[in-house]
Amino acid sequence: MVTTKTQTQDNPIPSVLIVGNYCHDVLLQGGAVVAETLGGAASFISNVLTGLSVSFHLTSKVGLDFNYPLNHNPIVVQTSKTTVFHAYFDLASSENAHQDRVLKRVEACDPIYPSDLPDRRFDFGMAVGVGGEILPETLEKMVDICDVVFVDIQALIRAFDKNGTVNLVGLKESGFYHLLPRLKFLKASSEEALFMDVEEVRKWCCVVVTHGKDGCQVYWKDGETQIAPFRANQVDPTGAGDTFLGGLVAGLAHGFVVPDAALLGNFFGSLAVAHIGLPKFDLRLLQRVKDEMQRRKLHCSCCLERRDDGLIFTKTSGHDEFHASLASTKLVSTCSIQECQQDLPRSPRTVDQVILPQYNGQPKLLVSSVFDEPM
Ligand SMILES: Nc1ncnc2c1ncn2[C@@H]1O[C@H](COP(=O)(O)OP(=O)(O)OP(=O)(O)O)[C@@H](O)[C@H]1O
Ligand SMILES: O[C@H]1[C@H](O)[C@@H](O)[C@H](O)[C@@H](O)[C@H]1O
Repeated sequence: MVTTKTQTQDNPIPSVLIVGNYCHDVLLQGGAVVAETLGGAASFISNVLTGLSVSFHLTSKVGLDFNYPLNHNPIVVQTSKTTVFHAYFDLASSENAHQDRVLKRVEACDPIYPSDLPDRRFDFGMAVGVGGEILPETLEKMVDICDVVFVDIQALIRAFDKNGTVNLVGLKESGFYHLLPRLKFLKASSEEALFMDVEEVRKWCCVVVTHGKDGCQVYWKDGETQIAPFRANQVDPTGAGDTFLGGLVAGLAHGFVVPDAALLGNFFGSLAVAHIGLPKFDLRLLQRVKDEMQRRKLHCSCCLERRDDGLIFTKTSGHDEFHASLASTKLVSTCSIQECQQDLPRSPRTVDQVILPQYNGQPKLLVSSVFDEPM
């Protein structure tokens, strides 16, 4: 268990603070809009935490034009519009060849100020901005009020040109570098990792680099480990990194060692890419995942010596079996959903006709996640 200062016997799941704006995502291809969805790392992460019964407080801002009803009400700013991103899936150029899509921020909601954060302590804090809304002073307040802080590097290194196109700046030049020693986890995609010196940063905090269909790599001060992926039928990469981070943090909140939590991250990341926009998890699948998590916890509880901060970075026995059991939850869920689907009338899905490019350059038809490929 990641034991933190505020954790008690009655409240074994850590309290989590999520900070980052919701946004509207518009996916475009060939000049046409192919989907409009709720976006923002905060929405993808809260989706996973809710699914895995981890409660959280969310600080997020939107405008009056915000389109989606939510349980965790964001702060509505009367004078600002909701952040909007346009994702162009066919605008790759030699300048941004490392990216899978060109992103433009076409509206930006207000920043999140330190005074917007609640006046109480949290075990975990997640800085997960998408449109530059997290300021250095906001992150500073987060490290003051949260015992363990997780940061998605996209919250720190995005810069926007006059057309709103997202560019990345070096972490050293971001204005956040001085706070690294006070963070516990920094997550970056392989594209974003090019904008930092992993060897230097890992001396201060754990760095998790995600590699799309190849899973992720965890680097800490004196070691590193690779975490195996899960197979998926990718239709839209949006939110994979966010959903991964949700799985990682939910795993740590449930008391898992870092490699097992990262495995949960990979698992949820693989579910996310099989959906357009925010994935709606099948309840039976979630129950099976929770059952497997419970089994894994029982297996681990007797054999661990924790560091002072409660974190264990090395793989423990049974890690590979945990991977196999999580993979099998997909298999069962896929079968049962497909059986159910046969009983339902098929409504037309316009997005079925759309093709988005994949990481490997192979276009695939967009389909719903119920057609996930089992391991
Ligand atoms: N095609 C895929 N198949 C299986 N798992 C995937 C795939 N793509 C992503 N994932 C999972 O999701 C995680 C995050 O994906 P990725 O590295 O693409 O993040 P990202 O680039 O930050 O995503 P995004 O910016 O689109 O939210 C990966 O580490 C992996 O576990
Ligand atoms: O909704 C998405 C998502 O949160 C991504 O992580 C982010 O990169 C995009 O900017 C955003 O539009």
